[in-house]
Amino acid sequence: MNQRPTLLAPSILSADFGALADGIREVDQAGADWIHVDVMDGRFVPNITLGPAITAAAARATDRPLDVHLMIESPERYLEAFAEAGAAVLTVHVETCPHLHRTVQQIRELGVAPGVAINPATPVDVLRDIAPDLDLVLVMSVNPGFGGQSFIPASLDRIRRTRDLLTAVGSQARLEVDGGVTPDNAASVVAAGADVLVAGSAVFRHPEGAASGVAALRSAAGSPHLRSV
Ligand SMILES: O=C(CO)[C@H](O)[C@H](O)COP(=O)(O)O
Ligand SMILES: [Fe+2]
Repeated sequence: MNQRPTLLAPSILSADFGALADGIREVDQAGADWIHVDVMDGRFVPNITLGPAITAAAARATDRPLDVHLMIESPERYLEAFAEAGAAVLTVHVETCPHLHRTVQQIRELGVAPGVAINPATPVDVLRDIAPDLDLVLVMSVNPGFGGQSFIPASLDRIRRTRDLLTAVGSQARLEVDGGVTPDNAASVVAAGADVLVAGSAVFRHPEGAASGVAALRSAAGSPHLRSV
């Protein structure tokens, strides 16, 4: 069982890009632990979002760690640019990396924490040999590409099996869950073994504002406001 405090990482994918710095400052002040930055290329996923320049702008708005989720083909071409932009965590998808070990090493050599993400249909066991080299594994609980999708129920079992795998190989990597996380399912996601929750629409589309979204998730996840990293 995971004993670490659960971190909350609001995804700016659902923020108002016209007032991005304000949105980031709001969730920062509300107690967000990390800021999750979704990078999409229109190839690996159907949507196109943002690149290093907007990531650097996000970094100027907060001193919270930037958790950069690369949903792009050939991510090794852009690691340096995102490291320079201020990424604290760089997560690549296993489905985009034929030379995953090399890519993870490149991230580490840039002084950034490496993460690896898996899509909902990718077998959890693909993480087994790389997990000891990682600071983060990301289990997608929707098919990547868009915010506002519904949590895929089978993800809970995948989170449990990923937690078991991390324990079995002695990895200290955090287990992040991304996609459709809401106050209704946050406690189950944490109970299954997650220790980082990403949430876009549940935070930035909360009817009473993003700060209320952070508070609702924090309360549902059973994690008091702890600035633990
Ligand atoms: O990586 C992502 C989508 O590919 C996003 O981080 C994720 O979807 C967050 O948005 P929401 O909480 O609205 O599902
Ligand atoms: Fe994401």
